[in-house]
Amino acid sequence: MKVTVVGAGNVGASVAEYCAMKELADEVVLLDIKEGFAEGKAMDLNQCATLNGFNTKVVGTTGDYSKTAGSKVVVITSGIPRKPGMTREELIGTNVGIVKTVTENLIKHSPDAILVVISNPMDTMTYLSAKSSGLPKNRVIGMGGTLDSSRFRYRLAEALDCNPNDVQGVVIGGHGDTTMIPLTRLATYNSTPVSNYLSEEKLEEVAKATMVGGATLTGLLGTSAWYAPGAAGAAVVEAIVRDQKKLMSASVYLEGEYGQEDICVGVPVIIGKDGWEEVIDFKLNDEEKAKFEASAAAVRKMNDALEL
Ligand SMILES: NC(=O)C1=CN([C@@H]2O[C@H](COP(=O)(O)OP(=O)(O)OC[C@H]3O[C@@H](n4cnc5c(N)ncnc54)[C@H](O)[C@@H]3O)[C@@H](O)[C@H]2O)C=CC1
Ligand SMILES: O=C([O-])CC(=O)C(=O)O
Repeated sequence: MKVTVVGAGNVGASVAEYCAMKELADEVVLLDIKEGFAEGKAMDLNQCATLNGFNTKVVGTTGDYSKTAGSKVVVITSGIPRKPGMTREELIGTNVGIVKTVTENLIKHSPDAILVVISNPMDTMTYLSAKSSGLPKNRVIGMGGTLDSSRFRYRLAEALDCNPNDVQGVVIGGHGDTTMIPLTRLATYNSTPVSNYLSEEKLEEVAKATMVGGATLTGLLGTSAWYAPGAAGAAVVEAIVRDQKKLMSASVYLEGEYGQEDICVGVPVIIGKDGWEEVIDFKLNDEEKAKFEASAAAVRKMNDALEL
């Protein structure tokens, strides 16, 4: 079984590394446009096999899509990342052309693949991939909420001074600094509401830190993050290839769910071998519903920039 990752940069190489480490496929193909770059990353990763004890072969290619043929999952990370002070939305001008072309090339060679879109602005790029691939809606998944939820759990664990794995929390809405919605009311620590332990002010602080999680890292690193984005991308791949039926937050094409139509935006879904299988209704309260509506409106405005 083959998994392809397009873009062998920071995020793509990290997705490929986690996929190999977890042996999620027999073969991981890394494709980039920069001459020799994907080949180099693949060789470097293959030289980790005996050190890290995996038997997944990584293949690098400069733009040869025939090597991606027959992939079960393809992950799109190609495109420019933001620099400090920028928003993800500012990347649209460059990334729209890249994501559209890459999607079309991938589908030609892997018509049965499930697409996982990571390039930013992610919700709009997912919508673009869904439209330009013509794939059934369940086979296009935008990865943002899985990362945002892991950052939310990290921030909650930091505030609670506990093991992050004992904390549950989900972020829905757009994958943007102002559009994310950390669902504080529903977050739990070992099955008890986090509000039992943290004040309203502290929870507000946690939510704010979660929303600007990507911007904070971009400020520190000079480019955007890759370890957690790569791990989150690989977690989505794992849910598919291992048919985990896992509840994850992901940007998917909505047809009435959460009151939205003809848009890709982050909602809780079950992910398994067929892609996203079902949207789960979290029964938002009025305040959360209003936030979700505003978030979707902002994503929709960005989608208006697409020429479809
Ligand atoms: N959805 C999410 O949660 C996250 C999204 N991102 C986004 O992922 C994207 C990639 O970020 P990084 O890996 O840090 O950037 P990067 O610059 O390290 O890597 C991007 C790679 O894409 C390649 N590329 C450009 N055009 C291509 C094409 N037409 N075909 C194949 N490859 C092409 C470049 O040569 C480069 O190697 C950015 O748009 C970034 O904003 C990053 C982190 C999290
Ligand atoms: O912050 C960025 O631009 C990259 C990204 O989407 C993230 O790390 O959440």
